[in-house]
Amino acid sequence: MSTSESHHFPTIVKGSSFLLAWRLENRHVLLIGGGLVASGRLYYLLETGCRVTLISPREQLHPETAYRIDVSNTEDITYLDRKYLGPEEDEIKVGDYDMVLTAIDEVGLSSRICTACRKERVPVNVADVPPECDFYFGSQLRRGPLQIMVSTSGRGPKIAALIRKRIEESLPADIEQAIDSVGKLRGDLRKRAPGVGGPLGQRRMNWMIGICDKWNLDELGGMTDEVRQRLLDEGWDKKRVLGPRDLGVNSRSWVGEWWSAVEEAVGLNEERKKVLGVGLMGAVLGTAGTAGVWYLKTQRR
Ligand SMILES: C[C@@]1(CC(=O)O)c2cc3[nH]c(cc4nc(cc5[nH]c(cc(n2)[C@H]1CCC(=O)O)[C@@](C)(CC(=O)O)[C@@H]5CCC(=O)O)C(CC(=O)O)=C4CCC(=O)O)c(CCC(=O)O)c3CC(=O)O
Ligand SMILES: NC(=O)C1=CN([C@@H]2O[C@H](COP(=O)(O)OP(=O)(O)OC[C@H]3O[C@@H](n4cnc5c(N)ncnc54)[C@H](O)[C@@H]3O)[C@@H](O)[C@H]2O)C=CC1
Repeated sequence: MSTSESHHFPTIVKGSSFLLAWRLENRHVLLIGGGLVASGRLYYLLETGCRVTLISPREQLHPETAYRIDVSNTEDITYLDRKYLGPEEDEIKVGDYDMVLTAIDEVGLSSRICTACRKERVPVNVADVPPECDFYFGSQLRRGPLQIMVSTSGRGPKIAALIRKRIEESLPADIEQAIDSVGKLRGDLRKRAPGVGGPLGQRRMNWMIGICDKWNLDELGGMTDEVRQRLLDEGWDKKRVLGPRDLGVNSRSWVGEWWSAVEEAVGLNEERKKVLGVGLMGAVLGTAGTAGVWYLKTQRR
């Protein structure tokens, strides 16, 4: 294909970060510093199941960092109650780690740590100094298996936090169940049709895509073990992609179904729904009030 035929592909706009979900379980991470910033780093690190070596004098530890050190076992956190001396001077060597983070208030020392890490090709993040970061942190949220991170490419971290909060508010309450349910179904499917790639892999993927398109998040979240089993027995085994209706599963009541149909027909968006809700509430309260006044009047007579 000649390049002139590629005009429909997205244009490259440089300056972005390579967003990943880094699997750090059992990896070794060096965290230098124990203040407020380090306490945030430590929390996210511990959630991955990595092994943290933390160097920072105890007297200036952030209370959360001190707490984590006190309750963790030594596998999760190796704590050294002292100052880090420097890449040449210290017996702790950055090259022995999979990742290095500094959150200290000594710019010169951070800079030396960064240089040593880059020499050893160890990814490093120096809080406060973007040019000395091989990767940035972002504003994160976690709901079980679901993780979302917002990055503004270093432009406005507080804006990232505000956007993350908005996303948090807009997430359906039962998103975790829906994701867990799909995870279980994929696991069961893998047992039934094992192996990597090839025509079977393609069929497996097409089938899963079909399922996710046919079942909404509510329906996925409410899926029982029995329904999952039937999806595989009556669906996968017979080369069919079954939806909730095909299995007689109705997660919504008829009122819910009817309301969805109305929403679709009228084209209700969130804003319109609010206006309609307030209007309906007003009508109900108004009717109740009028009825009350009328009742009181009839009592007086
Ligand atoms: C480049 C980056 C490197 C990195 O640290 O990885 C970086 C750099 C710097 N941050 C600074 C300041 C502040 N950082 C925050 C908050 C957060 N900062 C985070 C990430 C990042 N910060 C990376 C880019 C993220 C992105 O791309 O969007 C978050 C998202 C994640 C986290 O740190 O865990 C977390 C919010 C988490 C949450 O709440 O959800 C606040 C707000 C607050 O504290 O409430 C302020 C004060 C307000 C302000 O200054 O804007 C300064 C000092 C500037 C100065 O001296 O003036 C620098 C250095 C500089 O910019 O030069
Ligand atoms: N990237 C970001 O999001 C932000 C970065 N910062 C910067 O990050 C750095 C840390 O911030 P905070 O945690 O608020 O500071 P802090 O002053 O609360 O903590 C600094 C910690 O580093 C320790 N420390 C100092 N020298 C050390 C050494 N040689 N070895 C080991 N530990 C040492 C101190 O004992 C203390 O525990 C500061 O430079 C700050 O300006 C601050 C706010 C946001």
